[in-house]
Amino acid sequence: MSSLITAQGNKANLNPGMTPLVEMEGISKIYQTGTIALQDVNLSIPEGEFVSFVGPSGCGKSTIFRMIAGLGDPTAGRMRLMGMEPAEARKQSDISFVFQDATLLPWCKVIDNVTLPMELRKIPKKERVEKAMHVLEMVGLQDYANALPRQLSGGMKMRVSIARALASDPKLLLMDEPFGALDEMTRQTLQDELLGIWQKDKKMTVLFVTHNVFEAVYLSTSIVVMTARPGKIASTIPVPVPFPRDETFRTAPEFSKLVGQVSEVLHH
Ligand SMILES: Nc1ncnc2c1ncn2[C@@H]1O[C@H](COP(=O)(O)OP(=O)(O)OP(=O)(O)O)[C@@H](O)[C@H]1O
Repeated sequence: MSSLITAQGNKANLNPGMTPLVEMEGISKIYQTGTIALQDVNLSIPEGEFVSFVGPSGCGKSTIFRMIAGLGDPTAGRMRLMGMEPAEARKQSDISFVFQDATLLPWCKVIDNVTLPMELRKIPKKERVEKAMHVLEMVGLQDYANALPRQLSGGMKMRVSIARALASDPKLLLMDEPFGALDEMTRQTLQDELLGIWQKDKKMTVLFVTHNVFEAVYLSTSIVVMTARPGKIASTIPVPVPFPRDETFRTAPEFSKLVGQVSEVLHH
């Protein structure tokens, strides 16, 4: 069975005949240890969506993300990114990754952490500094460009990590539990900031792993609910609520209903 996510993001995905950004057909992954992490995953994600993945620990969410990012191949099945072989797509277009841990180099200033990937891609200094300042401004950290990571709070470190990911203008942003280690207030602020950035960018697609069903409902255009290992897709649930979303959505009956719907599939 194919889990087709239909365009919800009410921004760039307005072209219904468009090639999906991510397509997975019959994807399975068996690690060398014999662990069957994924079994027959079929998924089609249009451009411009914000799709969250929820599921029990060990159901293969990170495995899917790593394969999309090119850090490991499926054992079986076919994956296409932007209609191309994944390796080709990765050469032509940027895919950025944000992890739960901000993974900043502690001895490098904020600006140097943000410019480092651009430096590795041999982008001229002037251009990378300009770009870094632009993305730092997007996450509200323009005044901290010369600070060291240890001088920042957890939320600020995560903002730097997001800025670094945005600096390459990714077509696809993979976020693996980025807000998992943050307190609830910071988490909600960053959720709003992320949605603001996603909405401004006409084309960026975000795939987001979270254990938090509330977070998944608040952020997403669709939610992929996975089963326990071996991971399969239990259901894809659309969140047909327009953007921008704000506090009124968090307290709306519709929100509770969607949370209930996802939780029911998750705990079935
Ligand atoms: N490199 C590896 N070698 C062997 N087994 C692995 C490897 N990476 C992951 N696994 C196993 O594959 C399964 C899926 O792992 P994965 O990290 O993708 O799950 P997850 O859904 O992201 O989990 P969590 O929510 O706890 O982060 C787990 O049983 C894990 O132990």
